[in-house]
Amino acid sequence: MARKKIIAGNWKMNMTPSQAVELVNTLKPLVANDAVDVVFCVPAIDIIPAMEAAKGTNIHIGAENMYFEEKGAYTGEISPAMLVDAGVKYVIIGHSERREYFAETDETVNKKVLKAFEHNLTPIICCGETLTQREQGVTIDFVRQQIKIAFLNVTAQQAASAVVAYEPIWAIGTGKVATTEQAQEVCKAIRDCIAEIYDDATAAAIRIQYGGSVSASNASELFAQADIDGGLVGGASLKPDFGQIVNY
Ligand SMILES: O=C(CO)COP(=O)(O)O
Repeated sequence: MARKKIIAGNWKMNMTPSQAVELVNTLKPLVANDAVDVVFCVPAIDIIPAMEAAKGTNIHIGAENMYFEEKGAYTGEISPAMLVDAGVKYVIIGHSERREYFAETDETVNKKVLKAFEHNLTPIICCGETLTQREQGVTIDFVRQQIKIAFLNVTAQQAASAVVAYEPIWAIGTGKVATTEQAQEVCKAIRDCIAEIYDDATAAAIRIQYGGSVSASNASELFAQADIDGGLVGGASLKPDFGQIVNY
C-alpha cells in the first residue's frame, strides 16, 4: 500500500497565542488537502488556541517537544499526558535545535520516543548530519547511528507508525536545500536501516520526511522521490507558501 504523505510545519519559537489563531485562520483554506496528513507543530502555549481555530479542518495540531517522564518536579517541561489531553497526536522529538541548544542526546531521544508510543503519540523523530560530517563522508554512518539508538526497544508495530524527519543541519534555515539526490539517498538509507532492525514490511510502512529549506518551489521535486514521504517545514510553514507545499 502506498504511504500517505505527511507534511508538517515546525513553527519553532514563533507566534504568540493570538498570532497562532490568526495564522491558523489564514492557512486553513490554503492547506485543505485530504490526500496528505497536514500537521502544524506549534509552541506548547499555542496548542490549545490553535486546536480551537483548526476545529473542523484537516489540520492536526502537534507539539515541538515533550519530556520523557510522566509527571513531577521537572519545572518548565510538558508531559505526554498533557499533550494527549489537549488532543495532540504528533510530537517532534530530537530536533537538531533541541540537540544543540538543550543538550538532547540520542539516549534522551530514545527515552522520549518510547514514552510517546506509551501514550499513543506519533513521534516525528529528527536526525541529520552537520556540514562537517557531510564533508567527512560520514553522513550515512552518523544518521544510521542516530536511527539505531532512537529505535532501541521500539517494537516493529510502533516503528511502522513512526515518522522520521531527515534534516541535514546545514540545510536548516539556510536556504541551502539538499539536492533531491542527496535527500533521497539518505532517506533510502534510513529505510534500509529500519529494514535491518525490523523487517521489510516495517520499512515499507514507516514514513520518512525531508526537512531543511523546503519551499513552494522545491517541494514537488523532493516529494516525488521514492523514499521521501513528505516534509518537515520551518520558515515556509509560517507563510501562505505552506498551502502550496501541502498542495505540491
Ligand atoms: O528545521 C526545520 C524544520 O524542522 C527546517 O527549517 P527551515 O524549513 O526553516 O529550513
